[in-house]
Amino acid sequence: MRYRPELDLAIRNLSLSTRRFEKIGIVGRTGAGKSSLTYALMRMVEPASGYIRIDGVDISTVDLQDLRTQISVIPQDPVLFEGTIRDNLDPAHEYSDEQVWSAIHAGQLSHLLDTPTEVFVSEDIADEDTFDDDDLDDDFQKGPWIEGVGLNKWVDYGGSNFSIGQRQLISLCRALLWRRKIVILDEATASMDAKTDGIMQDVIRREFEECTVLTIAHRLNTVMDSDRIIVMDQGQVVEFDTPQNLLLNSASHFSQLVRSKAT
Ligand SMILES: Nc1ncnc2c1ncn2[C@@H]1O[C@H](COP(=O)(O)OP(=O)(O)OP(=O)(O)O)[C@@H](O)[C@H]1O
Repeated sequence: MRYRPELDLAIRNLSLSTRRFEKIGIVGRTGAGKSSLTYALMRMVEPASGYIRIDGVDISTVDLQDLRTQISVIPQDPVLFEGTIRDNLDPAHEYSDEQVWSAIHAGQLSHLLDTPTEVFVSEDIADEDTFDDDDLDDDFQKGPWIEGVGLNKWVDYGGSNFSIGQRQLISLCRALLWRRKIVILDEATASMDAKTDGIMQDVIRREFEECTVLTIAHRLNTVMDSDRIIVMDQGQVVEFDTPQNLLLNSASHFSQLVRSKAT
């Protein structure tokens, strides 16, 4: 796989298959190709040659929309949109309030929704036909302020009223609600402290038991209890085995990574 015709391959000679519901950790130094692997899976970049299959079906033959509804990604820096928490978790309004709350509780997000965000709602602005730029100052003086809590907790543009760690939690809750068959965590807990990261790993293991989970992590503890670990180096998979087997071999790339993180 390459990003542009004139560039070198970002991933090469890759051949592996994962089992149903397997929990896979993906590690490797910066630029090794970990994220590129997930872009290929989402068909954000098409393979230069070869194929990727999900449940035996070559993904290049699958409608892009259908492909992406099989996969949830919890990215490193999730971007949220302006609206309520509910809108952010369930943009298509496909789920009941009960289901949304259940995902919020499973993702341990509820404590973030207790404190209200003050939201300005202007009656004139809400009615676009009568909205006039010149009225803006007046509107801001007149308009009522409402306080959003719970599902109505307000999310500012880009999610700027939440920290990156909190945005990752919201993104996790979204994935918990959607329950897609493949979940990709791309450094998803990187901005959380080690304790919260540990709690989140438990949530992920328990709640995504019936999903295939691919976890990209710099923090090796995050992937230590994966079923198997992919070690990438310069665009290639150099190791793919259980963490126990990789650690048994002190010369493995994985053991070297563990030693380099410990120093
Ligand atoms: N959008 C892009 N355009 C061109 N080259 C890219 C692009 N994204 C990544 N690359 C290149 O592809 C290679 C693999 O990058 P990738 O981001 O997949 O690595 P990574 O292991 O995820 O790194 P990191 O841990 O820093 O996120 C690198 O050489 C990188 O420079």
